[in-house]
Amino acid sequence: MASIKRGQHIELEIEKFADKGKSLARVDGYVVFVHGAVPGDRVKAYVFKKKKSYAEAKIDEVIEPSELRTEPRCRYADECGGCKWQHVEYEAQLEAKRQSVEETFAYNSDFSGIEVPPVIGCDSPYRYRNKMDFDFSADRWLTSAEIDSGQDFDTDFAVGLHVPGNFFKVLDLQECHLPSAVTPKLLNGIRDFAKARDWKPWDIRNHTGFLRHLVIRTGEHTGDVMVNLVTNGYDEERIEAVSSFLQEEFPEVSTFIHTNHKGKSQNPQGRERTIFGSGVIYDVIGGYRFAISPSAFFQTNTTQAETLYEVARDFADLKPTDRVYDLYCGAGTISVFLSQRVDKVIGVEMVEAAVDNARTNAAMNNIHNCTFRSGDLKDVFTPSFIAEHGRPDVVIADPPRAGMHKKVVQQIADLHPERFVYVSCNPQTQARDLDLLKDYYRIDRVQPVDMFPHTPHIENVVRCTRK
Ligand SMILES: C[S@@+](CC[C@H](N)C(=O)[O-])C[C@H]1O[C@@H](n2cnc3c(N)ncnc32)[C@H](O)[C@@H]1O
Repeated sequence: MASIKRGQHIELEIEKFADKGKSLARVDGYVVFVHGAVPGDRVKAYVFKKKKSYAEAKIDEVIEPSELRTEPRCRYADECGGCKWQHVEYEAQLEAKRQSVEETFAYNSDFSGIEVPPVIGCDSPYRYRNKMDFDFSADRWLTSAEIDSGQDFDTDFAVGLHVPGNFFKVLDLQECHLPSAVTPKLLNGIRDFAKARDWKPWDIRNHTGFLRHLVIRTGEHTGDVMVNLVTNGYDEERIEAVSSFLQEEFPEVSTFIHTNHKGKSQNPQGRERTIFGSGVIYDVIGGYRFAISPSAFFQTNTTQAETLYEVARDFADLKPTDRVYDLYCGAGTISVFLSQRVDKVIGVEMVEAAVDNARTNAAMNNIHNCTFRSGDLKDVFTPSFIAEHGRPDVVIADPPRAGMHKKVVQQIADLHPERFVYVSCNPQTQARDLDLLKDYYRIDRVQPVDMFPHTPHIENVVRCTRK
């Protein structure tokens, strides 16, 4: 093992991208993961973690920059948890994601021959997010530039995003380039409004304060804007004041929601109340209109969601007689998107509110061949469910990052549809689940789609055919 010590400053040549946006260098074969580095960089780095098989380091200085580097657009790019790769050329980000999918599948010898084509990238890799969840905090993180400026800053109020790996401290963001332009304007307006009235932000250590989260959703193709202010308790006077402020200063806000969240968890959920507007916003995918309620899952990149669904639809090789099961269907977007190509679609989803949205969405688009069921997928496929809906010709599954429960994987094996399309935002759990199906299915095609530029995340679609 190389004689690297924690606390040491060392020079490194960066070899390649690694997991979670880090990059990899080697010292006599010993692996060092370097945060913020880019393949081709020569850097001086500080070793802050040392383990038996690897160390982790942070850059002190880029001695020779890689050709893959570019100037980040955002002043917070080096310190914010939102973007890890703004300093990497977009084409290089896409190739890094392609390689990571290929390596994830190649790790399993049964999948070693699988070729992963180039990632389908975004036409515009900024301003693509239709939802941002900002946190209020009584513990502000000052950036290096803020410290170097010598100015005095309020360190007991921040609203923005967490710095990576820090549960308490939040960057007080004045700009953010991932959501639509109205989002940072709203963030700044609401911050100024609340600070002028001395409203206290949430103190995560003592569980005190009023302001907890600010969730802003926008309809990319409709221009709708939803503001959801999450506070500790309901204070009618204050919420009415925010409501008047939004209506006067931000006429683009179409609906304002208040969520009362008194628990200790950082999850912005609780009792929702619509203060003005309809309580939902609308967006359009593939010519279909979808209602989005405050807590419903909706793909965060609307334009690329359409590309993703097109890939899934092509991979499913649909026929007019097909019966399709859309598993983890959320608000029914995939079901509705492919409904006109098939005989019928049965969508299954755990969150009741999302199932209600799915039914509304189908009806709103005059779609009458989709049925939606609520329930945990591991318990849904009872003999009576199969008797009622029939066995599927095609299954499309789009689970959360954790992947599918083993029981669900086994049930897909038992249902044994001719075609199975697996959409995933986590290729590692996707490969794990597909490994359990390898006696039943052959992987035919793989197609990654970039929904999240400037982050290491990737969405991957796999098409499997019955053996
Ligand atoms: C990645 S989202 C996909 C939603 C939808 N396909 C879309 O494109 O908008 C995953 C969905 O799975 C749902 N879900 C998570 N665990 C589940 C379970 N055990 N059973 C059923 N649905 C579940 C979540 O509520 C969420 O709506």
